[in-house]
Amino acid sequence: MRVKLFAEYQTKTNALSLFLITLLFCFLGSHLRIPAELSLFWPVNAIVAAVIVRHPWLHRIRYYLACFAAMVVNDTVFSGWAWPAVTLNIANLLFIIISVSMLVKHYLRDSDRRQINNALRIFPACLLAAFACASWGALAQDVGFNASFATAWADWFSEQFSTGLMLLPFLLTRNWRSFSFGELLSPGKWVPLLSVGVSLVVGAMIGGAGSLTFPVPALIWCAIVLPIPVTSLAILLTGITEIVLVSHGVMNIQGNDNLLSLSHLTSARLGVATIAISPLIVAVSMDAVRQLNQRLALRANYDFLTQLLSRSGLYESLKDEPFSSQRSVGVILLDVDYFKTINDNFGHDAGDGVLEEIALRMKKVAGKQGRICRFGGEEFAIVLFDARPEQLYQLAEAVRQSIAKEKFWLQGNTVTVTVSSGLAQGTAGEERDWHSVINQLISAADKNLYLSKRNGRNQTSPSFRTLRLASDVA
Ligand SMILES: Nc1nc2c(ncn2[C@@H]2O[C@H](COP(=O)(O)OP(=O)(O)OP(=O)(O)O)[C@@H](O)[C@H]2O)c(=O)[nH]1
Repeated sequence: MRVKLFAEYQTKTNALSLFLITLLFCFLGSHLRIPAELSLFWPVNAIVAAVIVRHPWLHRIRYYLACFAAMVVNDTVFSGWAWPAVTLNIANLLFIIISVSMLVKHYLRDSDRRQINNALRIFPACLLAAFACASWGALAQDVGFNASFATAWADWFSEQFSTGLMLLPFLLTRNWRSFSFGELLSPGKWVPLLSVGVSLVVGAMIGGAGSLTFPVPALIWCAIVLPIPVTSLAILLTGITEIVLVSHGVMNIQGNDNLLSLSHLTSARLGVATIAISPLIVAVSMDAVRQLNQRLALRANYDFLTQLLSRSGLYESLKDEPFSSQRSVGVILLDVDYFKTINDNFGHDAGDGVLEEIALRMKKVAGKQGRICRFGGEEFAIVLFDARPEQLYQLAEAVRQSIAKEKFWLQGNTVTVTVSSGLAQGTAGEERDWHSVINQLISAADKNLYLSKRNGRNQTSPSFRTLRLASDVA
């Protein structure tokens, strides 16, 4: 049984779920504290922000109050803070509210596309949210803990900015359900991931300021060949690993001649945030290119008006058909009779309607047996594999009759529309692919179509008695 944590109209369940999620991640974050009051990672803000962006109806004051209550409870119970628990957590709330407000409008809720429509929006959202959060947090820390404002601000800002930038792309860019882990088994996919690990180890061994950037080429490689969720996960894990390595002194990134006195950790976090951006930009661009290619392929392979295969779509689909020189293949070429007259009498739109209706009737009669394609203008083709000549003829006749039998409704008039067909059947013979076989059959079928037109239209040529296997090819 699946437990649903959030539902649009269940206010109490939503508030309770948010309270518990916030409490859980606050508790985990508190146990990652290295200095007295700041955490090594404070992932709760980015996680809660992602939850709210994914469920936009949670973007309400009452739910923010539930998160705030959880943060205060956590700090009061586990850290023993009283008043600072309230003032410090206003900073966390600021991060969540600002980042959600900047991202929530851009989240696609359509079940297939659950993701942020432009991952690059995450960058300004994290920047502004981290700025506000750091400013309030450093002020509260200055008052409550007598910390230096500048140091506290740099800690808050670098931590929130880097954690947000590492976590939000991972949590918001794609629905994991649409991803298949089997994809990662091919070497072309896992080698880039392995090289991220290797470059991290080499960076830790060599040390120095440049070591943080060692994984960048490998991450960009991931961004080019892997889907966005995997790249975002690789970025997240790389960032976390580097911060942990720096904080434990394994990766020594800073000399003593620094101009600004930033702590190693603050510098590492800023470096990690910068590193996270480049592969993300590549990943988003690659994804856009992939989507565009898919859309272009779809547009090129299907006819917009009839939703049938286009001529190039037919040839593309033949690539999936197992090739054997023994297999027989047949082509039915259909042409609408006197279509120009239909256009002239009823207008071009009515002519389009006739083509759509013809396509529907063809799909109904021949859709399960063959590949139907709009070959061009008012000409259609059906390609049938492994069928006997009489089957090809019967199918052509069934299609012709389905069009001629039932009148078409054109601007208040009932009109009879007919089609003429030409057939050709053959085996591959000397040819090496279906593309050239079908090309030859189409020109043979075209000659037979001409016969149908010449003999009075609304008929199929030749009859199956004269249509012999292979005789029409070449
Ligand atoms: N409405 C519409 N008309 C189209 C489309 N594509 C081609 N046509 C028209 O189809 C007509 C084809 O006319 P012809 O090739 O002269 O043939 P026909 O009038 O069908 O006569 P026969 O084929 O000899 O029976 C032309 O007028 C084209 O403009 C289309 O997508 N929509």
